[in-house]
Amino acid sequence: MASPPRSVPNILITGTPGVGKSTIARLVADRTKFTWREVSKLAEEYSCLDEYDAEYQCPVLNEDKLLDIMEGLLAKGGNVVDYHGCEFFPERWFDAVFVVRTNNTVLYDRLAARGYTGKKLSDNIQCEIFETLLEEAQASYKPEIVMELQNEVEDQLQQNINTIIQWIERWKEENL
Ligand SMILES: Nc1ncnc2c1ncn2[C@@H]1O[C@H](COP(=O)(O)OP(=O)(O)O)[C@@H](O)[C@H]1O
Repeated sequence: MASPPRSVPNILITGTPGVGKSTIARLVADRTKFTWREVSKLAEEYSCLDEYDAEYQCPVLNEDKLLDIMEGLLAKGGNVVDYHGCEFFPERWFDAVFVVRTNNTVLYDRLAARGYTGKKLSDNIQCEIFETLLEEAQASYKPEIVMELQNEVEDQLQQNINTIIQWIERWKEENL
């Protein structure tokens, strides 16, 4: 197998909105000194949002522009990327893909607390029930780098952070 083009890994944390991606990514970044890249924030910061999608009540992402910007940001490794999608990123960018999962009841409460209602709320719950992001990750990356993290309660949050940090340490031992 060809050795990776970086001396520290890039990690993708994906999953349905509300499962805890940002919470996990922020805490992992704090403990590892990796850079937390919130893709939704990058899209805003670098003006990669086009016209508004009325049905989904959100702006449409200019993927090509965003990918061009992220290519440079991710080149040297050491990034924790957080986004509710994963198929449009080049496979070579990531050394591990963590798919965060949350049961429907807990997810419903989190999204309702965020102000989601109607179609937006039910579509996101369905997305989790149908394992859409898990399937997307499994279809887009090698199976051995795609890992699921269950994330409903505080204990699991700490466990998930430890799992990712241990994975990073192992990667460094195996690749340096
Ligand atoms: N393991 C957990 N236990 C309890 N609450 C959590 C846990 N993980 C995340 N949360 C809470 O769930 C909500 C959604 O988390 P967030 O990280 O914003 O999700 P996402 O980035 O996937 O949209 C936040 O209020 C966060 O504090």
